[in-house]
Amino acid sequence: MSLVGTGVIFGCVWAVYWLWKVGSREPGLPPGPPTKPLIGNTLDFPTRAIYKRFTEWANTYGDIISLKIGFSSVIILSSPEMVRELLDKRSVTTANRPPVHFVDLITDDHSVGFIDYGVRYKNMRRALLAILNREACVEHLPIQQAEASQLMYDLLKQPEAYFTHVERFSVSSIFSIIFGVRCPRHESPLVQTFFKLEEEWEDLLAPGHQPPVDMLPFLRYIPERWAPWKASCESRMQREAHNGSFIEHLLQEREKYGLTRKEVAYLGSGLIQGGSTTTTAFLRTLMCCLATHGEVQARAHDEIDRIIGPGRIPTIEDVQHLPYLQAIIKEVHRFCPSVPYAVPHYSTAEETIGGYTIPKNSTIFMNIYGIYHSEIAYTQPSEFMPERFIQTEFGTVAGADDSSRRNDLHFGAGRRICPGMLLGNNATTLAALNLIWGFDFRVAKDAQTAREMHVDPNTFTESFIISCAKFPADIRPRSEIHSSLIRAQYSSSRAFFHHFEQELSPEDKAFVETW
Ligand code: HEM
Repeated sequence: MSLVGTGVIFGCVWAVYWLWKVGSREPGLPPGPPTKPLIGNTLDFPTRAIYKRFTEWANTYGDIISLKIGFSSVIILSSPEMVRELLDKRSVTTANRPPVHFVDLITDDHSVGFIDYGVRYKNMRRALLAILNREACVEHLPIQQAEASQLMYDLLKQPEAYFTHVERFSVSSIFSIIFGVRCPRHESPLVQTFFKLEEEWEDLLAPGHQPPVDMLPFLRYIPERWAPWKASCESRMQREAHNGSFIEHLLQEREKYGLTRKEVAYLGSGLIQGGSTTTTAFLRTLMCCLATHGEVQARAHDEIDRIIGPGRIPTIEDVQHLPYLQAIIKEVHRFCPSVPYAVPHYSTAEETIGGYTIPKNSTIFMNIYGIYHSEIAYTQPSEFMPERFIQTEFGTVAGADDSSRRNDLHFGAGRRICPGMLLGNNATTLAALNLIWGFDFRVAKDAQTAREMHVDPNTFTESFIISCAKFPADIRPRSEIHSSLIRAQYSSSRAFFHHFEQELSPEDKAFVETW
């Protein structure tokens, strides 16, 4: 055989071998579901309820698993130890975000939640912490308290619209804090525009819902007619989806923070996005869990009645005296963590952990849902049982190794941990406290059988942010004394709200006059 012929055969064998290797798990990677040549685990990647599949895989393959998506490695961490080792301790090399090209297209690479961990990110983070640090969050409390008073008032007047009242509460609180404009009703143009965009955005964010442009980078070069998602991203850019409004403090100080005007505007929208859907999800889950767990609600009412009573609206200072309420809040985060697999991190250097090699450029998911639903760490993890947090600090079984556990794992890890943690905690705690103080949550009765309808609190929504699904609710004030206090409190909040109502639409202005 000629030299050329030998070369061709050798080349073919090598090409077949190389193609066969693409998609297979390299030695040293953590275990995971079997791969297929070329595509690896691409077809295994779920399109809905991703956190459930991650958790099934964790039960089969362990606390750290890997997937192969084309050439890339995906790592899924399902224990506090693994999170601590890889995301907390080695946060310098695991603080990046995976390339998500459609996000770059939509935001012109300005989204604080998705930009690379570099100088621009650090400037943004420094600016964020200036308005989200402990002292600043204390200053935001009057807004949150006033908005919580409208939340109670809304529920009093229109209990059947509970699902949207909590959304209004969350958006209005955060808009007031960030942009100085509030949203007095769910139909406010600001709320409607925001949620329309947010819905589309979240749909795009759920892995599997988007085309695999990021996992298989060559797809970026597919001609336009075969890639309608690219066109839709570009149309978002043209629509100027983010309103470009300003954050007064940041605009004044932007040179100190090294930010451009555009970065300030995007920071504002990043905060609204990060803060509103998560708080809404928490409150929806809380209401469903209270309605379906009468004994939990009765115990919480009993505690609140003993410590506060019906004669005054509670404030955040009361929470330290309410251990059962604190346990309920922790259990809501555990039972249905709003961001079940966090926002993926991305490694910028090879790391070794538990004897495995994590290659540079790996996408790393923190399986928060899986960690909080471990059969080993928790008794009956799928049950809503706040008592577990009375029995042990982390709600885990007696004798569990909690040395790596934190009660704020649902806020993420490492250098990308949620910067809005304190503000978010204040919003959820204040709202939970006020709602439980003032109302009785039940599942509505069937008109024909007069029996409570069946509601399974384990039925969660399935997007990037999750909560208990909407349920037929019967929400009533606990007494006439509670009702009149709620009305009085809302009335006295009106003067405070006025500062944030200067730029309302005529329809919103008319609404606040009559509501
Ligand atoms: C119950 C409330 C909240 C929960 C459960 C929550 C959860 C999370 C999680 C899991 C992450 C990803 C962290 C990681 O990558 O490791 C995150 C990121 C983020 N959150 Fe929150 N969050 C909440 C409230 C808020 C609030 C109130 C704000 C703003 C005011 C906010 C702003 C952000 C931002 C900007 C990021 C991106 C950070 C980055 O990429 O560096 N969040 N959040």
